[in-house]
Amino acid sequence: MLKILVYIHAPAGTPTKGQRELLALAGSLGETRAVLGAEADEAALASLSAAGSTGFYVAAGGIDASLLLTPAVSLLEAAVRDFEADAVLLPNGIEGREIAARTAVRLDAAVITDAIDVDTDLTVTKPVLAGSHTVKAQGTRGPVFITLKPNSIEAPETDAGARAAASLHELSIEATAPAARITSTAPRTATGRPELSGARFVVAGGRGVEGNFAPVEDLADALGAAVGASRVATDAGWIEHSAQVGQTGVTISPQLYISAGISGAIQQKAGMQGAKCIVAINKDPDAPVFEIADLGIIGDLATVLPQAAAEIRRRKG
Ligand SMILES: Cc1cc2nc3c(=O)[nH]c(=O)nc-3n(C[C@H](O)[C@H](O)[C@H](O)COP(=O)(O)OP(=O)(O)OC[C@H]3O[C@@H](n4cnc5c(N)ncnc54)[C@H](O)[C@@H]3O)c2cc1C
Repeated sequence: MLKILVYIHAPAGTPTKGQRELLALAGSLGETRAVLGAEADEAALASLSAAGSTGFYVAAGGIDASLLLTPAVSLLEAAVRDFEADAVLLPNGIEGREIAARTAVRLDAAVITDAIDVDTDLTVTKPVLAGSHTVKAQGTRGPVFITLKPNSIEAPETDAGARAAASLHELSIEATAPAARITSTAPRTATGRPELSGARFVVAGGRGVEGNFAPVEDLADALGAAVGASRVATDAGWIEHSAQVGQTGVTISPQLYISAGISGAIQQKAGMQGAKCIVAINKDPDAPVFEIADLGIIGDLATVLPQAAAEIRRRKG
């Protein structure tokens, strides 16, 4: 039976959808243990074991988050050695990919990013070239580190009451002298919206919003969606850079991507082409975005977005 580790960066009382997807995929491949990148309370352990983890790796003495990702890399390295893991699944975000890469270098192992599926022989399926091709890949020397795109796997809701017995393994990690240390942190102002990289629904605006993101944000709130943007919009300072979707921004694969006032340049497509359903609103019928849209609306976003938001609210009652 394969041995699969899942890296959980921030365990919480209820696992996130992304964490449940990682655990569901791992459970379909073999025996699953979770490596915890931060302290977890009893509730978090219960819900993670209900989601499929049969064991946990934690750092003896905890993880010093001011040392950036270095302690997590050391913990994951120690866990891979202890468990003799065949594969490690991590989220496809910035932290997941960095931890995968750094740990794999230490272990002289393979890394495959942007996965959307993994077979029982550890063949990984991933989109490449802005989603225009699908590739199957395998690590040539194990363990293979695989970062999984969100919304790729069906992950059922879990009931923490269904917790199975799970072993707890405390590992000592070496003290490191990092080149950098975090000296202070300030939380971003909470918008109440889902986080862009894992969101099921995304409404994105581009140059066509002409500096006014209010209609985009209003439709996002009506849908419970995250807000995204083209590079033109983020470069203009109309919205924060973290909202940028594309080659030099976030790559996302939501169920629904609503593109408003975005032309659909190749660098924008690179970040959103993996969406299950693309709705494009543009007043230019020849805009390239219509080539990949499932539904195209030729119109002024200032008219279409408020109408859509009003109709969604009416149907929701
Ligand atoms: C190396 C490199 C990396 C890049 N990385 C990225 C990236 O990560 N993400 C990204 O997005 N771009 C990226 N770009 C930029 C990219 O090439 C495009 O310039 C950018 O995506 C265009 O943004 P836009 O569609 O908002 O603007 P435009 O291309 O100017 O398009 C605006 C669109 O809005 C429509 N419009 C205008 N007014 C309205 C209205 N009232 N209602 C409806 N439609 C309207 C217009 O018809 C037009 O189609 C990158 C470029 C380079 C060179």
